[in-house]
Amino acid sequence: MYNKKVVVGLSGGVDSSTAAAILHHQGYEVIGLTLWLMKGKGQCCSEGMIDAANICEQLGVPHEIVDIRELFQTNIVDYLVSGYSAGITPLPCSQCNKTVKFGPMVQYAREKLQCHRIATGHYAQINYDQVTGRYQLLRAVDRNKDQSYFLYDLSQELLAATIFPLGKLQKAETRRIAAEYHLTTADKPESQDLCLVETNGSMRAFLDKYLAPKPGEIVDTSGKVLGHHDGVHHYTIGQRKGLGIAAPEPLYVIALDAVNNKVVVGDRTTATLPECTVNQVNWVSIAEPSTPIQAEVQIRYRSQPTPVTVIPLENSRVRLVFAQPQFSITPGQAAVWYEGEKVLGGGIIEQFT
Ligand SMILES: Nc1ncnc2c1ncn2[C@@H]1O[C@H](COP(=O)(O)OP(=O)(O)OP(=O)(O)O)[C@@H](O)[C@H]1O
Repeated sequence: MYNKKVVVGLSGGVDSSTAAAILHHQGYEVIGLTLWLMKGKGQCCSEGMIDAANICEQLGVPHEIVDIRELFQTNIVDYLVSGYSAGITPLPCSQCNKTVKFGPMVQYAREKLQCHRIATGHYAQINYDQVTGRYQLLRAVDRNKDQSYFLYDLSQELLAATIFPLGKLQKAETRRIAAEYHLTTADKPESQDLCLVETNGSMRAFLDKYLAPKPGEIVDTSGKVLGHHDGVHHYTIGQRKGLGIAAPEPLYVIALDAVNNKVVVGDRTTATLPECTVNQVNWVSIAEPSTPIQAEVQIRYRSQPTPVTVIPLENSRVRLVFAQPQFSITPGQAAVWYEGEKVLGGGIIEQFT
């Protein structure tokens, strides 16, 4: 008889398959759950659902499919399209984790399956701190696969309900375990970083399906016209390639002025800033502090953690003051600050005024 029940989010990839197999072999009563996110073929769509069903059949566990395509369209696709057209570079993954994956999965598990735990194949760790009574979010042991940056926005309630069976594993160990259990997904290639974009496609091609070209000027900081663009949504802060401007020094996008339909460029120094403001902050491993704290921040998924002073402001905002000015701070992306392996908090980089 099982005494532990868990709903495992199955995308049809090797990571979630292995997470399910590990829990199954540990004696959990596993229920596989695949969220149907998008129309068409692809990782989280028809192919993924079939692979996930095969894994459940192999493990001899039930498989549920929940159709949340409308929610995904509103919370992710529309959010991306409106963000890009407003001159920001939104980060879909943390938004997706909170509002599309973890929230609906926990709710479905509780209401429909009378189950209070979920698990995913994310590479990150959760630790309950007895002293503060908070659930802490930690980096994965495999630093190369670490996904804690994308999970900073999970609430205490969601962290309390979640298990990450792969948090202590190296990716190579996951593959080895998948092969040991003869999982049908053991040799499946890695999924793409951006699941929305079709194989070999680009963000540009994805956006072009929704946004018409909107030609405008490329200007320098004094307003001098240096060239032309076909829509601010095709650009991101820090971008150097594809500007089509011949200049003695390399030029970078330093601002996207969607209101006036202008792309502003400058040299590397003008694209480097000492501070920025972050909103929609979620404090994870610690409660919101009342005074500034020292931490290390990542302003992009793959950026190096860098020393920062985090100054709490009102209305879930903070000011980040970097020890060293940072290149290409991008409104819409997440800034996530850590103490060692621990995610202290994170939020969305605000547009500069
Ligand atoms: N459509 C989905 N339905 C249910 N759970 C999902 C879905 N997509 C992703 N997940 C869960 O979120 C985890 C992380 O998703 P991500 O897109 O980062 O995939 P991944 O790291 O390549 O993992 P995998 O190899 O399992 O696809 C997955 O391991 C899975 O548990």
